[in-house]
Amino acid sequence: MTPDLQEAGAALLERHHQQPAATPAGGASFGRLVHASTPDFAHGVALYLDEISVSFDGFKALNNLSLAIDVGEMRCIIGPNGAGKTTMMDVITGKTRPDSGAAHFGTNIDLLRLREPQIVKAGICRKFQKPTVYEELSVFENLELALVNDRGVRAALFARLSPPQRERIAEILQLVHLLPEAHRIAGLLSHGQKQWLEIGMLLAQEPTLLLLDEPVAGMTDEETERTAELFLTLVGKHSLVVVEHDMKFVDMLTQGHRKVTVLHEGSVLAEGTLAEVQANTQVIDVYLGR
Ligand SMILES: Nc1ncnc2c1ncn2[C@@H]1O[C@H](COP(=O)(O)OP(=O)(O)OP(=O)(O)O)[C@@H](O)[C@H]1O
Repeated sequence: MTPDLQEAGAALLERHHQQPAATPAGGASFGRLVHASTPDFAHGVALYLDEISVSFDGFKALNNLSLAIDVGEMRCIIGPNGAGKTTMMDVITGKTRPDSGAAHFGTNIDLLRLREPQIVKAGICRKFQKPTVYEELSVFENLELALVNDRGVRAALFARLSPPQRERIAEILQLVHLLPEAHRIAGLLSHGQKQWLEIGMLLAQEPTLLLLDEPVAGMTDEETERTAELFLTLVGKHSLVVVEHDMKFVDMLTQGHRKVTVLHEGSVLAEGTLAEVQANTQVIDVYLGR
């Protein structure tokens, strides 16, 4: 979540305390996200990492890591603890600067030249493992805040939702299985529902690329299945990079044909379908062999 969104959340929370009965009403025009730089996807590649290396006190967390994610693709990234998955996400989102290598979003956006908020504006959103929603606001208000955030904090606080914006929130509520919970306080949702709400909040920002870090950790089997269904509906409309340890979930997402990337010691060890990488002897040695 961006500092802007956090600030807006705190202020909206304050407003919520002062006017508990207040509900958003129609009026303002629909404000679509205007990106500072628009990525060019003419070549069909959403994200391209080229020989990225990151060292921490001489230890190479990423070691000449190269990876390409296509537009609309869902890619699962697996690998043992310490393989470099989080560091890779940190490089893509601008949290960590690599020592060497290149990272491009589309053909034209050099991610290594942008700061974290600019990368979000360009269309890359990240979901961390732990859900971060505004617990004291309703599900609807959480989505409202995420939707109007692009207008800036002041505008978000005083904005009134237009009919298309209300429709968009309804669509997202439906997509993330939270329509019946729209007016429930987010703090009362189950862990899985909070995760879905946060995913909905990211979708409200219309990202091109979604980075999801262990999205089903702590979910029930049923919630895990519904999350897989949700992600499958996003394929084609967004590119998704899913870092995951749960092989059952990876199997649900890849459906026997999508590519899985195995990271080990900061590099790509293997790529292929889940069955292919599970049969790879190097992968078995470092990770899956138990
Ligand atoms: N800020 C840091 N300072 C020092 N070492 C770090 C730092 N961040 C990561 N590392 C080290 O870099 C390596 C890669 O870590 P990273 O968190 O990227 O792995 P991971 O694949 O995400 O692991 P996990 O599955 O356990 O989350 C690890 O050995 C880790 O200890």
